[in-house]
Amino acid sequence: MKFETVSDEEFLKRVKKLYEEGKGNEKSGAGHVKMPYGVVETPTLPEGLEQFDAKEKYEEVDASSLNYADDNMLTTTMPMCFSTTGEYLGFPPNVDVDGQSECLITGYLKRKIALTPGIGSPLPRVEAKTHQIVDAPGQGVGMFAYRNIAAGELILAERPLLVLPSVARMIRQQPANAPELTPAQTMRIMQEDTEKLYELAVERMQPGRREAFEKLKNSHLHDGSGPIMGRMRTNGFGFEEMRDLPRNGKPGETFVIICDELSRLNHSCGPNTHRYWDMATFSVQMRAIRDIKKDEEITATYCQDMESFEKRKKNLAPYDFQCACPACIDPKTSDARRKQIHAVVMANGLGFFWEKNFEVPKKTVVKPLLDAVGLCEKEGLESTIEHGFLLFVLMKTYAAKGDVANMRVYARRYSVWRLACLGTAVDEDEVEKGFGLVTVAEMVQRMKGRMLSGGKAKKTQAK
Ligand SMILES: C[S@@+](CC[C@H](N)C(=O)[O-])C[C@H]1O[C@@H](n2cnc3c(N)ncnc32)[C@H](O)[C@@H]1O
Repeated sequence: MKFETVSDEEFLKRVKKLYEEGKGNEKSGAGHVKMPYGVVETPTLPEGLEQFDAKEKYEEVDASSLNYADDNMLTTTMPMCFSTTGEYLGFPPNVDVDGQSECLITGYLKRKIALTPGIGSPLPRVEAKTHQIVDAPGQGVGMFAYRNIAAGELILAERPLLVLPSVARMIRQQPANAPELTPAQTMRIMQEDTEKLYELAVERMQPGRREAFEKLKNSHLHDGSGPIMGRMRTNGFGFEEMRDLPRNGKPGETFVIICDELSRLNHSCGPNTHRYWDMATFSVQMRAIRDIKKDEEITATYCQDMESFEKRKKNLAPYDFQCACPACIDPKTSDARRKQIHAVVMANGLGFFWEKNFEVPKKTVVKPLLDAVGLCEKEGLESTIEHGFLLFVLMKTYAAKGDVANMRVYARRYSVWRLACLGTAVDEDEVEKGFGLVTVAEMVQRMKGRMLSGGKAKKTQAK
């Protein structure tokens, strides 16, 4: 199915007032408006405003086709299999076990998903049960470790219940003589219209999966969000791979993933897991970023953990809870540690594609790097890019020093970080070789040995 929305130009004109009120976030993409939270009075709408009937606007299109305009919005069930030339091959055979996702996505994104090599591959399974979802005092329910889990281990791979657009839309048309809408009225229309769109995807869900979705927590009961939008805002998360094409010179819209079990994870600013998206299995996969003990709560982050306490607090506010993790209880200490980690990382040249730069550093002082890694561990920041970068630089620095043993220690730690954060498994042999750096380390070691013996010989001659 597809529908037509108001033009970008008109949409932007209508949300201009929201920008002026400070509720717009132009950096996040075209028409991205910050949605209200907390208790917000909903305004009445002017009379004569046409109601938005999503079903009336929709038009049936051929589900087995990939021939859509990039910006056509579609309801579609994923994963669906296509040959590399775009020929429809049906649903994968494993959907009874792995489940299917109801998606409201663009034509561009459907094509991107459908043409991914291996799309519809079965989900990876864990050998022994890793987790259970039980009461978490003061937090509703949460996920807890069923057994000890090692850093890097897969805890869960899950196919989303739903994939929905993150940006609220305004679709209904106004009569030519309609009074100008206030920002609050614009917001209310966006919330109502978007809820109607979301209903189209929810109505397609299989009964069991729909029931699971309806059981999810909704922390947006009083801010004008409908029941679907409220659950989406409480439980959804996003990944770069599920981003749309750029529009109007702004980054493309992201699509929100809502799961059953993975949406039961509570937040910590020092989480013990990391989640990443795997397109071929069309699933979210979650791994331990450090060792997790049996019965320990399994946590994820809802914000940017390296940010200061004040920024994290602001970004967590819509979730309607007060974070009581150690970093938020003692912000003075945690902010100072974050600043120190950041300073060491910047001094060592964090930049784009750092993980591809195997040039060994000229400086071979490891103390600040080791201190910063220690601070990451104290703060539970093992899943950050900063931590991965520090492990990588330490591996290269030990290679530059000719210290093969320590180079291998950090190659191993870096490979666990890569596995947990990016889902990229590293060959055991590669780790032993320090991603090729072992040759550098051994060469430096030989040179040092030669210089030492050379120095001795000279001294002997001098006698
Ligand atoms: C994605 S849900 C997590 C699962 C949820 N606890 C439940 O019962 O379904 C997010 C909601 O859980 C609660 N929550 C998450 N992390 C929390 C924390 N650290 N402390 C208190 N409540 C938390 C908040 O109500 C938040 O809006």
